[in-house]
Amino acid sequence: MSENNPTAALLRAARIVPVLTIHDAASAVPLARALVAGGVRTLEVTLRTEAGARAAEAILAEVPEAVVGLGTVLTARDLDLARRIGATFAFSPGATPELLDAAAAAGIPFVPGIATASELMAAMARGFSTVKLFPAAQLGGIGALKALGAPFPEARFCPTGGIGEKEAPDYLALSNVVAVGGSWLVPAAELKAGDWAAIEGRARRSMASVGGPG
Ligand SMILES: O=C[C@H](O)COP(=O)(O)O
Ligand SMILES: CC(=O)C(=O)O
Repeated sequence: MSENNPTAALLRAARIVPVLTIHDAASAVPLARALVAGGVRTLEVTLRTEAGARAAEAILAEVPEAVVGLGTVLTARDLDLARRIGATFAFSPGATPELLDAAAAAGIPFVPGIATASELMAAMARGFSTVKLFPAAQLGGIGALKALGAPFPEARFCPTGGIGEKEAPDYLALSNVVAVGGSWLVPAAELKAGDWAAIEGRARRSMASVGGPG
């Protein structure tokens, strides 16, 4: 299915979006290179750590093949940070009315998180029809996405939370799922050890299991 919504198109091209929690900004560039080498180019660098924004900036500066977004964007200030560092998109696990208003004005693709039909309606009312279902598996996973698809056929989802290599293909088989997100691509121990070969291998295997990038 082709997309005329640029945010949905960006995610459909990505297929798999690793959710990255980086504690040491020095590991950001080799990590991004390993993921890109494994065919996973679209990266969500979360603001959950002190190093998050610096890590994203380093990847933006040194890994031009990567498509870099900021994640865990919780406030208008976080969104402004994403815009200022030149991130391609921003993700939130949820949304507030203030954040949705700021995002509508910010001019950067923004993917709000939703967990209920009412939250999806609030996002769509402000023009955000591409959303993150979070935490996806805990909310009912594939069954929840099918159920939401009936009243909201125009909504597109990037389910995140509780998804791994084994589940990703089944999620991506749904017509309203444009990409899946998750932390499974970068186990904390491998990141800490700098095991780039293991991270590259898992990225390659995961991408192959979903038929490659969109
Ligand atoms: O904190 C949760 C991550 O954003 C995604 O969830 P996950 O670790 O289950 O993949
Ligand atoms: C989970 C998520 O979407 C985030 O932290 O941005």
